[in-house]
Order: sequence, then structure tokens, then C-alpha cells
Amino acid sequence: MDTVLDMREMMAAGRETTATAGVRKVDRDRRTTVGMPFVEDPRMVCREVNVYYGDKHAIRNVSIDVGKNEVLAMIGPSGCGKSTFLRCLNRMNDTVAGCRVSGEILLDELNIYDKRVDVVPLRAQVGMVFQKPNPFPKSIFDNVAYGPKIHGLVSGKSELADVVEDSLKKAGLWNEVSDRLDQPGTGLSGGQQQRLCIARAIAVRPEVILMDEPCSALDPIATATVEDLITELRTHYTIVIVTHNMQQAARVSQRTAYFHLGDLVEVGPTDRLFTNPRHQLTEDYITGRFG
Ligand SMILES: Nc1ncnc2c1ncn2[C@@H]1O[C@H](COP(=O)(O)OP(=O)(O)OP(=O)(O)O)[C@@H](O)[C@H]1O
Repeated sequence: MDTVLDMREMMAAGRETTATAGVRKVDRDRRTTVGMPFVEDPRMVCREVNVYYGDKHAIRNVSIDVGKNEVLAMIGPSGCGKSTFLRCLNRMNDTVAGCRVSGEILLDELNIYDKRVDVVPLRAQVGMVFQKPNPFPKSIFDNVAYGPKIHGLVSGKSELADVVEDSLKKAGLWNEVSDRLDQPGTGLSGGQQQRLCIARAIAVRPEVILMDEPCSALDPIATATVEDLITELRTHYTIVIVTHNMQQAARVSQRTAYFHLGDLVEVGPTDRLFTNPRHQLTEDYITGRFG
């Protein structure tokens, strides 16, 4: 049986997987997508990614990089494959029956689909925040403390308390909850619950945070708070966000990727993509001609 390895350990040991070695041979300049799918200093590298649900070809040959400390927004009409592609980035599709992923996805040059990679620590390194806030039925403290405890990231109670405080501060929630850490997380408002979920993701020291329409269940004020938080988090993390809200993509992201029927049609600097799209399909979508 193959040994299951934590990717952080593999990186620390400077080991190169067979799959990683193979990826170097992939032509990084190969372009099937209009615009700028590749960046100088990527955190994640995706090459020729295809996803199938049984016979359905949901993602077609997508190649794109995600840069360090960038917010990459993914937009497109309903059913174009945004969430499917997002879920490839931390192997959440492994949990979907009948779903098959091919191609290469590297995190810091290691192939996350290498069969020796343990998905549990991978999903800490590439954390996820969902559409609907989903705090555990536990206290605010325990919601944030759970991950560091099960991943063995802290050595004692005081270190754990420090991690919880730091994560809640980074998620912009500390001032609102510091006097009631023992209260249930589910008792917070929707916007506070979403920031608690972001604190939970931060607590396990991620490099990348995936967000699947994180504000769709929030009111405009809570949405603005989470958007400000995303902008702040970019200094520490790489963020990939799926959104239906083009204004939100314009406010929070540096690059935007436009998907259509499973194809990655265009990627570009967000301001350029919204003001001067290079592909007709992108233009039709952002001008509201379809979608
Ligand atoms: N578990 C599944 N089984 C079969 N088909 C699926 C499954 N999940 C998604 N699909 C199909 O794959 C395609 C892409 O779906 P996906 O949810 O990724 O799109 P999306 O762009 O995120 O859509 P939305 O904006 O509506 O959330 C759609 O045609 C969808 O019906």
C-alpha cells in the first residue's frame, strides 16, 4: 500500500513526485484561453483539467494559474462549471459519486492528485468557505479550535487559545465575540457565522482559501464586511472566489476568469476584463446579453 503523506512534509523534505516531474514537461505557454491564464509566480498551477460526472463533461481542458496573494474571481452563467472547478482545487470532488478529474493541479509544485497525498491536511492547506455559513454545533471557541486540535498544530491550551484569538482577529470577529467565546457559534448572525467559518479555515494555517459564493446568504452590510475582510486576507493568503455578483468580483479580485459551458473562455486583470473583454462570450455575459 502506498504511504499517505502530508504535502507539507513532502515539501519540507524537498521531494519531487513523479507527477510533479512530469508537469515540468507541460508547455506552460500553451494557450487555449483568451487573456492571461498564467502568472509569473503561481501558488497553484492547473493544467489541462477535465472533470466528468459520469458521461457529462463538466470542465473542458482548463489551464490556469492562481498567483500568490491574489484574489482570483470565477464568474459565468449558472451551470458553467465554476463550483466544479473550485472543488478540484482541494479535491472536494473526490467526495462526489461518479465524478472523475484528470489533468494536473499543483500546489507549490506538488501534484495534489498524487495518490500519496492525504486529503485531510490538503483541505487544511487549501481551505474552503461555503455559500451558507456552516458553523459546527459547538461553542465559538471550539469552532475555531477544532481544526488545530485534530491536525496537531498546537502543543497546549495556551497555544490553542492564542491560535483561536489570532484567527478570530484575522477574520475581523474578535471584537464582537471575545466576551462570549463559550456561546454557540450557531447563535451568531449570518455575517458573523460566515466570518467564524473564515476564522475556522484560517486556524489551520491555509495557503489558499476557496470561497464558493460566500456572501450569497448575507445582507448588504454583512457582505461589505466580508468583502473588506477578503481584501485584508489577501496579504496572507491566496483566495479563489466564485461569485454571481460581477460588482463583487470587480471590488475584491485582481484577476477574473470567465467560464462558459465548462470552458475557461477568458482570464484577465479584473478591471480590463470588465471594461474591455477580449472574447465575445465574455462581453455578452458582462453586458447582460445572456446569463
Ligand atoms: N454531482 C453532480 N452530478 C452530476 N452533474 C453535476 C453535479 N454537480 C454539477 N453537475 C453539473 O455540472 C455542470 C457544472 O455545475 P456547477 O455546479 O459546477 O456549475 P456552476 O457554474 O457552479 O453553477 P451555479 O452558478 O448555478 O452554482 C452543470 O451542468 C451541473 O448540472
